[in-house]
Parts: sequence; structure tokens; C-alpha cells
Amino acid sequence: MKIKIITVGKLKEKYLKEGMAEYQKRLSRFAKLELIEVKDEKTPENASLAENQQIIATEGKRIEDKIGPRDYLVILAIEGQQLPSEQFSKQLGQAMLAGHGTLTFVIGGSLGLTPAIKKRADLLLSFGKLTLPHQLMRLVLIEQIYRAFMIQAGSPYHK
Ligand SMILES: C[S@@+](CC[C@H](N)C(=O)[O-])C[C@H]1O[C@@H](n2cnc3c(N)ncnc32)[C@H](O)[C@@H]1O
Repeated sequence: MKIKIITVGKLKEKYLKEGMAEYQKRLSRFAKLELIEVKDEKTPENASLAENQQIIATEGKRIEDKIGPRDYLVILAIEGQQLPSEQFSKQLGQAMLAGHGTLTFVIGGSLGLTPAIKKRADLLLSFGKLTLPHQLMRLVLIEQIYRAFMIQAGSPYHK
């Protein structure tokens, strides 16, 4: 089983790097993890709507190039479906049973993602209506992926 997490830009904060390293280590007993950082575009201070759309289209193209045709695709978006952790775990389990060898997760950059890429999702997943910074979102997501595997393993980690 392979897990791919596709994100935009380099992770900067030390505390987030440390958190990611911890959960990478924990997840390694369940899956091979690949963290992919695509290049982000510079966002000018007073960018127009058209400029912003161009930025997310360019970043979106870089993301799409990293998605495999057989990947089970989970895209994170505020307006997506909100699931209890047990249900999230079950959906990932079902995707694996259906023969998807790779579970791919996508987090947008600071301006988000295009509607076109969101349409490709097998699961458009929301972590609630609050906007989380995209770099922090990585840590929240990897913890929930780890939790999903621990639920499948029947571990008391998830109470
Ligand atoms: C700073 S947010 C982008 C905000 C942008 N205005 C939007 O509405 O998408 C960057 C990325 O983090 C992820 N994200 C942030 N908050 C989220 C939430 N509550 N649920 C799911 N994904 C979230 C999404 O992938 C989003 O594209």
C-alpha cells in the first residue's frame, strides 16, 4: 500500500517538520509514504482575480501531473464532505479492497484549488468550515491517515 500526499510549496516551520517526521515514522508500519511538494507560484500583494486564477491553474497543473490514473484521489476542500474518523477509515479501507494500490491526498496552496481538479476527486474531504493554513493542514491530515489505519487495526489509539 502506498500513500501519496501532494502539497504546494516547501514546508517552512520547524515544528511542522518535526510533527510530519513523527507521523511519517508512525505510518511507516502500514504504508509506504511519499510526500510530494510541487512548486508554488508567487502571489503579488494586490493580485487581480484573473491573476489568482492563473496561479491556481498553474499550481493545479503541477499537482495533476503527480496523480496516477489508478490512484484513489482524496482532495481536501473546505466545502467537501465532513466525515467522522471511523467513516474516513472505512472509506480508505474500501478503496484498498477495491484494488487501489495508491491513496493520493491533495492539499491546495494558499489560494486553494481549481474547480476542475476538485471534480476529479473520489472523495472531496472537509475538515470543517474553518480555513486552516495549508502547511498546518499537512500535519492534521497525516494524523488522520494514521488514525484511520489504527482504527482498521482495532487499536485503542482511537477512543
Ligand atoms: C489556505 S487554504 C485555501 C483557502 C482558499 N480560500 C479556499 O477556499 O480553498 C489551502 C488549502 O488547505 C486545505 N484546507 C484548508 N482548510 C481546510 C478545511 N477546513 N477542510 C479541508 N481542507 C482545508 C485545502 O486543500 C485548501 O486548498
